[in-house]
Amino acid sequence: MCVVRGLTKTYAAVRGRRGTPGTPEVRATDEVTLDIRRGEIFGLLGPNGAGKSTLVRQLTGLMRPDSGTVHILGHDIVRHPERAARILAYLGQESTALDELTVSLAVETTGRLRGLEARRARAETDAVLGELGLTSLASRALKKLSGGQRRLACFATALVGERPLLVLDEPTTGMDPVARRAVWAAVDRRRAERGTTVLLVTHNVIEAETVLDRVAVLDRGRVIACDSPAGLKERVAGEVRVDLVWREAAPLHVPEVAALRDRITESGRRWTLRLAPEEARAVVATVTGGSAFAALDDFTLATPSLEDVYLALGGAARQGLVRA
Ligand SMILES: Nc1ncnc2c1ncn2[C@@H]1O[C@H](COP(=O)(O)OP(=O)(O)OP(=O)(O)O)[C@@H](O)[C@H]1O
Repeated sequence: MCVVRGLTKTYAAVRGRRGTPGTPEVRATDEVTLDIRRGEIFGLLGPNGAGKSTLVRQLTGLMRPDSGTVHILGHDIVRHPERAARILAYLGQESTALDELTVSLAVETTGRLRGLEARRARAETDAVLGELGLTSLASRALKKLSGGQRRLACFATALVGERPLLVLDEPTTGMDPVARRAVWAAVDRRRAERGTTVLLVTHNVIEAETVLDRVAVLDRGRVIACDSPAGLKERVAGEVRVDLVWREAAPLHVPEVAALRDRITESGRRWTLRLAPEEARAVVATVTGGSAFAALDDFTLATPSLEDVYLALGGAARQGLVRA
């Protein structure tokens, strides 16, 4: 469905002016190669600045790569970027140019721009707004909605006109749980009923884990891993996550606790450790017995989640340990 080969884009260095420092050149995507199958919900994960949006803009024909190719349903998108609009719907991060319109007019206008005749565009608009629970907001201007409501309305514009590929950049940002569910249900329905393919950019790893078929992890412009969530999790299968929440400060007077200090990720009163199962057992024995226990508020042991994989891969990439 979508075949990407060697996609590379470098943003040029900018010289600083009047004492302000310039910016060095950035290779935002670096030889990215991907194959996305029809009907797949494919995720792009990666830290801020990893190159996700730059990659997506090249896939959607909005930005020309320096080198590499993109073929979607057999169309060469680098040579013919104008064809992208017929094949895919893109929900970007930025607010829409349709901000002045009401919700229903924004969706209907998008449908018309995608070639639907007037009656069909109106019917699809009504159906999509109903499906997403937006009917009561239909006559409100987009710019007068809350952030989450506006995001949902923009998502509605992505659905109208039934494009075979949906490219969604952080679609659920700012949405409440009801709206988020409506988004994932709508995505699932289209995949099941029409074989729609979805390329999803996200930071929300926990949410992503439940909807994605495969994930590419991007770091500094490179794909450092590409697999199913389960396949990625196997890479850290030997590890267990231990979360320790202290009542106040950690009891550093206990030598076994103090010894853990350089292996933890700390967030407020919470310590998170990734350990081999036998080490995890020893840590739990230490903190649930003796004087450390009095300082402990809560603890959990868990098998790795996609978030752990993401953190493990990201950390390894930062230390130069992982190469695609
Ligand atoms: N117009 C631009 N000019 C110069 N550098 C840019 C430009 N846009 C992005 N960059 C740089 O390219 C790299 C990739 O940026 P990009 O926006 O693609 O990352 P991202 O993974 O989408 O990040 P985020 O998760 O924060 O949205 C970053 O280092 C960024 O600073």
